[in-house]
Amino acid sequence: MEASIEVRGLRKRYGPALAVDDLTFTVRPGQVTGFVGPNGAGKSTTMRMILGLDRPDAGTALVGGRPYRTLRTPLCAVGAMLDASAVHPGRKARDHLLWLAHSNGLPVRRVDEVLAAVGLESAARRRAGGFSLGMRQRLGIAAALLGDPPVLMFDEPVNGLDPEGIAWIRGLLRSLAGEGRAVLVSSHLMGELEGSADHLVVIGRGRLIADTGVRELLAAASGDRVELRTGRRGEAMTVLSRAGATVSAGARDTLTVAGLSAERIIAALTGAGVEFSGITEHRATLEEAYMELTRDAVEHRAEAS
Ligand SMILES: Nc1ncnc2c1ncn2[C@@H]1O[C@H](COP(=O)(O)OP(=O)(O)OP(=O)(O)O)[C@@H](O)[C@H]1O
Repeated sequence: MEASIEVRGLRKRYGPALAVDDLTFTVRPGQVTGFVGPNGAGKSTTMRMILGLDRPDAGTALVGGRPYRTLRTPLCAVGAMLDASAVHPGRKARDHLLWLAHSNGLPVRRVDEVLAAVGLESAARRRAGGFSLGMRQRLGIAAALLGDPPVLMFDEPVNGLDPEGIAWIRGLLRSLAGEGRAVLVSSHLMGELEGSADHLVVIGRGRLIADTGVRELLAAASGDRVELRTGRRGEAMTVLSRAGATVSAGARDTLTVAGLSAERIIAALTGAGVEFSGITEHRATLEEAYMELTRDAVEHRAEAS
């Protein structure tokens, strides 16, 4: 089966509110696609429609080229963790997975494999009700992996986790994509996806704001800005402006230079005998890129209201 999710013109209304509004995007194999937007943007609603848990008012969502409801062995086509607390608290971890495996015709062997994959072997015979949030997330992920599916979806998997848990999930997402799977992971905090997402689908109020590669987004947000320090800021600004750069003064003795490469800045300042240090090419963080990306949408909303 093809490892992909295709969402086309998806729309969902709850009463007067449009939760998802004409949404179109594709989740490709071999990539972690971050699904980002503020609380209430429509991420969970979209994921529920992909899994056939909610019926769209318009549009289609296909998993591996087929609607979820037509999949013969859904757990082998797409694994999902939408809500880590959706496990009966009285049920032991291994029994929960055994029941899932049995009802989907999967071998017992898979249960022990996924318990090992998420590091829950030693807690396998403990009741889920006594699990920490991090352990519940791991159990939810184990259930998603049970059918060895080519497509995976996780709704806010790192929400509330400690740094160790976040690092573990990041590594897992990367390795799942590295195996060629299509991975969709939602978050309302862009920074959470730093280091794990290859691609981003950004939504706001149910509508698509951006569908972009992380590398392209960061390159665009970083611009060609270079930062440096000099005790002779006035002279440096004159020299660099003459060389065609746009220069702005930052805190203390720093300058931000746009429009000239680091090599040409070094040549210009050295040629003019202006001393400088700490020259670095500016790299935007994902959070900064996100702010820039959503600024237009926010301004547009402010104007409209
Ligand atoms: N079952 C429902 N009945 C009524 N309104 C709903 C229902 N589910 C979602 N909504 C509304 O649809 C909008 C989108 O909600 P959704 O949960 O999909 O957003 P989200 O991006 O996942 O947010 P969060 O990050 O808070 O989980 C919200 O305004 C929400 O109140």
